[in-house]
Amino acid sequence: MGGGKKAKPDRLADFAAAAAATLPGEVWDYLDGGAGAEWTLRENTAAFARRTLRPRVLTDVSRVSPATTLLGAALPHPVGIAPTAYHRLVHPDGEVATATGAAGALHVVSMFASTPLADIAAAASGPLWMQLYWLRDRAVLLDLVRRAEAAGFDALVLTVDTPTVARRPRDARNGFTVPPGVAAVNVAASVMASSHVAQDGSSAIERHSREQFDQTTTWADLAWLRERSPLPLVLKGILTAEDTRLARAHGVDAVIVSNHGGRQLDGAPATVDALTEVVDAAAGLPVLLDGGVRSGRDALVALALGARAVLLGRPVVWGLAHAGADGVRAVLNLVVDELTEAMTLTGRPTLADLDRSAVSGTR
Ligand SMILES: Cc1cc2nc3c(=O)[nH]c(=O)nc-3n(C[C@H](O)[C@H](O)[C@H](O)COP(=O)(O)O)c2cc1C
Ligand SMILES: CC(C)CC(=O)C(=O)O
Repeated sequence: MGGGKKAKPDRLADFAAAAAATLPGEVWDYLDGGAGAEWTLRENTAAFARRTLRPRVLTDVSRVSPATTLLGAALPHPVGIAPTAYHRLVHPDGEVATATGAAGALHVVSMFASTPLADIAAAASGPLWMQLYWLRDRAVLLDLVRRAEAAGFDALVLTVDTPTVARRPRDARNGFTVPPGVAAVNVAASVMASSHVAQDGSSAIERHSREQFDQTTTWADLAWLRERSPLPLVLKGILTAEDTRLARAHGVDAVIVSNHGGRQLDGAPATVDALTEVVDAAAGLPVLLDGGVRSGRDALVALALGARAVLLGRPVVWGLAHAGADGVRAVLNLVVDELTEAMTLTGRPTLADLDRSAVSGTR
């Protein structure tokens, strides 16, 4: 940038810088921050940077396509949107703008979306998956599932790495609270009330989760959800072969390798480092990945190691903060263009041509 002119962002880091410069400090900290010492947060991106690519040559790359399918739906590319809460914190049109900007990409909508599911669905042109936290109040949880079904959502995504929101030092220091003009409008207001109550030196979303999330949930409870909804069930927050085998045994339809963007267990491995263990145990069950994907090159690494799709968390919110739907579209286009170029230059014209031989260890 520089020269006094506001340059068009052409790397994800530019979108981050623009969001950091414009968002209120406590909103930026909520978005950017992680749990504990933020080691896992840093490791997510560092682990991608340690991988190198192994290009093959003379493979006819005149026609390169990142198109794919997932849970029976055709996707123009394997770069989707991870569920992140409260998009109206950064843009007045919130998740409706995100859905417009998704432009056919897979969009996982947070349980704590700040616009109505029906409005999000009306703006969407690709698959919509509904993310859930297991609430103590199962009637409220079921009500949300019914709203998602009525709005035409395609799958349920149960986040399993958050029995409670972890201590995030930046949010605690800022006394982070969901401001009154922004709310999780798809969940009964009584259940969300404490997320709006400020208390010095403590995060309202952490306190809220301790009060409302069900920490007793086990694998056996998945049957309760399955019996009540015909939608495919995806588990988000799997990092081990053991839990992948349990997911298969319980009839789950897909898993997402995730450490919640370094916001839950600090000390958990980078997602790209956990990926192969999960893919091997998944034995054909679709595996997605989120956490630290910051370029098409990172996406290519994850896809080569066996992910069927990658999801972007923070970068989508940077784009939304910067320019609403256009910003979300620009972020996705940037990563997809980089992925397509990386496929061309590694000599892998389709995702089916990508396997582990495209990636080598550490540098
Ligand atoms: C601001 C923010 C809010 C989030 N909210 C949710 C949420 O409501 N539900 C959920 O399952 N994950 C949530 N996540 C985690 C993301 O789905 C995802 O796992 C993570 O952001 C991926 O890492 P990345 O940000 O490095 O791409 C949130 C992450 C951020 C940064
Ligand atoms: C409101 C929070 C529980 C959303 C979340 O998952 C996060 O901030 O990481």
